[in-house]
Amino acid sequence: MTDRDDMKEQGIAMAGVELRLGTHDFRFDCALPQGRIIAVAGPSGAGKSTFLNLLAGFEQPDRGRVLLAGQDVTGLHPAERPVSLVFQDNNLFAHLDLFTNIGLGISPSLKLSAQDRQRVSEALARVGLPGFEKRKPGTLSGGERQRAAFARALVRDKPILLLDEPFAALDPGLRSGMVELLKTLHRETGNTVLIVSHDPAEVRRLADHAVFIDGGTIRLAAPVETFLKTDGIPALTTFLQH
Ligand SMILES: Nc1ncnc2c1ncn2[C@@H]1O[C@H](COP(=O)(O)OP(=O)(O)OP(=O)(O)O)[C@@H](O)[C@H]1O
Repeated sequence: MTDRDDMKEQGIAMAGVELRLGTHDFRFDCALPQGRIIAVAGPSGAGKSTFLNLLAGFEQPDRGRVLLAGQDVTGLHPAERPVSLVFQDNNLFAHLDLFTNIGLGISPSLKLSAQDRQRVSEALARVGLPGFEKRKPGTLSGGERQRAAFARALVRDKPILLLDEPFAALDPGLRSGMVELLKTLHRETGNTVLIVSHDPAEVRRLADHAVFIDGGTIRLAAPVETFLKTDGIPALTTFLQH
């Protein structure tokens, strides 16, 4: 088995994926390693969220296959995929308290054991929201809501974590705390993390690998040291100078 086959077996892969949305065409081919933190960068409108939506199952390709953690997930519903996600809009249910919102990440029917209930409280504490179980999303700041969404992803405990700029709304202190938390959790779980970032410093601090998307396709997928030194892709040079 080649390395590439191994990546397809275990990590995140797209084979001949094509999608048209309105007038935009997307084509993705990649084989990304398992168990790493992979940054996804690229200019605004490049297709980063679309790439994540194809992995999460919110978009279905017109052609091609999506493979996650050794499984062909093409055509599977988002809930059937081995992923948890934190997107820009954190998708918390406004009428439910945080305990319930996060508990739904473990069991959609809220059948929670005593151990599950403890995991919810621990996840809240880990993201810096201890004792927030009874709070409703509307009573939280934007950054607190985003951290609650992160707690919900933590309790799902899936092999792949997809993060679409999860820390964008946080102030710099909290943001760097969350970056450290993400690194710690990654060390503990060994899961594969894909994180959209607009910040080259964050990519440098956080990621092992990086993917650069421009014009609806992947221009580069490489170990982060190579990514940070790559010349000859003007949009990437612009990104790295920020
Ligand atoms: N459902 C849709 N119908 C038509 N066009 C769409 C649709 N979804 C996305 N697009 C377009 O596809 C392009 C890529 O969008 P996408 O959200 O993937 O970019 P992005 O790289 O995540 O951008 P940003 O960094 O600004 O969030 C954009 O021009 C967007 O307007």
